[in-house]
Amino acid sequence: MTSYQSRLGSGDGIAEELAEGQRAISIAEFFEKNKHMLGFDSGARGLVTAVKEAVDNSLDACEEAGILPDIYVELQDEGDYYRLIVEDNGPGITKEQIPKIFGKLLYGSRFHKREQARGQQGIGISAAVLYSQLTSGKPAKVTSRTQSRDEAQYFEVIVDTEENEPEISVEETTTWERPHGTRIELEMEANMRARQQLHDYITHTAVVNPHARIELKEPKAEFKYERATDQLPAETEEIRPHPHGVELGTLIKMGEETDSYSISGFVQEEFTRVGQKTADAIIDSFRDRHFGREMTWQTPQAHEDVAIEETVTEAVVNKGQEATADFADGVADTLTSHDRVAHHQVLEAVEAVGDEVQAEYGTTFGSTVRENAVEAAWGAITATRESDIYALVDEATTTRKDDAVVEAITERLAAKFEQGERHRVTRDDLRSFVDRAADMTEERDDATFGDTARENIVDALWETAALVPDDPPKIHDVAAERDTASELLDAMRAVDIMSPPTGCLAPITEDLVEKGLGKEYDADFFAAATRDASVHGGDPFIVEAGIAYGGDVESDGSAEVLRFANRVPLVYQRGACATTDVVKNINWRNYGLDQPGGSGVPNGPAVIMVHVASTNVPFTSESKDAIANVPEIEDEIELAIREAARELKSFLNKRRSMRQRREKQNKLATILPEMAQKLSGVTEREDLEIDNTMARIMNDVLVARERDGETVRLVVENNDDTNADPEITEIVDAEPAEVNGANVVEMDGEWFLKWSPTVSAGEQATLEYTLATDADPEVAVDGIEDEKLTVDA
Ligand SMILES: Nc1ncnc2c1ncn2[C@@H]1O[C@H](COP(=O)(O)OP(=O)(O)OP(=O)(O)O)[C@@H](O)[C@H]1O
Repeated sequence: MTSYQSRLGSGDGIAEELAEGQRAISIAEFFEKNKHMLGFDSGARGLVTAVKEAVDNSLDACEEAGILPDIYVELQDEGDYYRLIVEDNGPGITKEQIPKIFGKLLYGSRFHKREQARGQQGIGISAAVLYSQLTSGKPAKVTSRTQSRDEAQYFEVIVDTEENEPEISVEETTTWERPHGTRIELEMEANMRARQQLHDYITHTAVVNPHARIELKEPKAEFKYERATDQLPAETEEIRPHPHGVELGTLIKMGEETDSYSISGFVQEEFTRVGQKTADAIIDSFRDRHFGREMTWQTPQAHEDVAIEETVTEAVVNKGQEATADFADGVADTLTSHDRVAHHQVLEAVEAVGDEVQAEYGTTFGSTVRENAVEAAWGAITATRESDIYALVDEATTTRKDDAVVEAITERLAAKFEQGERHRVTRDDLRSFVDRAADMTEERDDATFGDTARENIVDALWETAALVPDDPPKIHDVAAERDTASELLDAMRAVDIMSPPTGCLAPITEDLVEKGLGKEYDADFFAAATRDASVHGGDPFIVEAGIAYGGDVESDGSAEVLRFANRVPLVYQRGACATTDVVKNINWRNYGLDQPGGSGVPNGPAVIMVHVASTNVPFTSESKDAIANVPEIEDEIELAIREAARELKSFLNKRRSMRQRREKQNKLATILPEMAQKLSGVTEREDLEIDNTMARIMNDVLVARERDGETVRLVVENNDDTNADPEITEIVDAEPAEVNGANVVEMDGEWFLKWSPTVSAGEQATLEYTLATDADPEVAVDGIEDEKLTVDA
């Protein structure tokens, strides 16, 4: 119990006392308490985060301006402090913007944009400035030059931590050798204990940004990553929000601010993927929630239609016999032409027939008469609702339900639709009617109604109910009523809507994922997969995966998992990330990797990379270290990894069978000559010719050259059980003749004769040409793995 609670009721003044303790929280205090959330929880980490924020911004800015990024990062050891310098060749920042960008938290250009970018929140760089100023007391030194200006701007900025406004201590024009770009210099209390993470961040940034040139210089190391491509990431377009991805507060705000008048106009104007048809479906779905539907009941059949006619006749007074009869007959006819009718259809029928009869007989059928007629006709129709409900319930429940039980619940349900009411219900109303009737029946009649039975009854009743014709409210009225806005939001979510367009995303693409990995890892094998776009909470996303295997990749311990979001490497919180979870849950043994215990990160010389690109990456916190466990994203991560892993599996299988083959071949190579020798010893014949026997035993493709005077023959013998398509090139140092279909190219006194025969399993092909006898040919064979090829030439 707090001291306030213990004194509650002991007099007034507590609120006043509490109020004394209330005060605005300064940015500095907030930052101090929450710096872990922003990635500045220690000197080691703070340095990595500051580099990351500055470099991410530089890459974003360059790409937005269509400039191939050239980024320089330097860390200088200043004793207790480190000086961080990050320079880019981006578009630069205007003089007016510099102070706000660096000296004001929550100021940025991307928060409201639905477009793939590294930065999202407008916190990053100003938080780094604040961290630097709180730990070193020094301002941020910013130099920036825009493309159109000859001179650069130089600012020294700090964040006014009470007001969250920039405070400028120096502002001047300066010269700078870069034609355009931005340079930021921050001093901070820091250490290099996270050197590895810093290197990882820079290296991995280079892997997924093969279009960038990045240089890092720190007290103990210096490295440079050159571009692997001049191709900038595909340009992205901003998109409007998707109806499945907005929250209620946002919808209300959009509804208040829109220039549209109707719901239909609003959803088509303000959201992506909504045309007239989808807008209509949203409105129908909204109507169901806002107005409910009207129950329909079976109309009395032809032989019973007297009932409607009679009651309507009785309800009409003083209108003349003939006009009354025509009116009653007309209403009955209209209604019985439908199998089932709802209240609004009775209204419409009475209105239409009333107008007709009125015109024909010159007798006024005023509103009272019409109301009475509606009431009478509706009474006749609803009189039979119990048998109607019985049929629906009977159909919707299993045959095991006792007839008496169906009757009991029917009676209770029918009682919910009172005589004289227009029977408008929402689906939720129906569900509670059914629940109450079912509960009572369970209690009183010893029956059971499980959830499925209840839902089936609700479905059966709801499906027979009719949409109401009422006009939906205008969008400003919807926005003004929280409950109504919530009905619209539910309606939008319930309608199937095409996924958002993906022009707002720029995946790395399979080719560049492999190139990027190849830049950093000298592996034997690379595979990559880029999935098609999917959606989570209305935001489109694309997952890519890459695998590098073998070669110089570290083989001790577990594989390296590289995680990326919007081309930014995630270096912290590995264990809390959806990517790691998915990697651990895959059965890697299926793909030929060692996985002790059958789960967890596999062992061996492998690098597994996963990139999630989205207009809104769901991070677990503001420091953007780990991706949250969103099922749609996890599914796509798994599919992307499996796609790349399948390629790895076939590579490993092939490699294994090649290895076995080599071992067999090596054994044969020692045994065969010994056997041949023994055999010729026993048979006393001359030595056996075993040169090409190995190729036959090993089912190899054998290429052997025979020379007969000037005729040269290359015999290609396919001992395998599948077709072979070798590319055979003879390189000769004299001009060949009668080349028989070979493609001949001469280069610096050498002739290249090329054939591409297809040799069926068990068959052979002969390639023939003529050549001076003293010339010396050399053969090269492509298209057959070394292990499967024997060349005897
Ligand atoms: N090097 C730069 N060149 C050009 N513009 C920049 C540069 N650095 C920052 N900006 C601009 O400053 C804005 C604020 O940057 P900041 O790092 O605070 O937030 P952000 O990158 O938008 O989001 P996040 O908080 O997620 O990093 C950016 O949105 C961008 O418009």
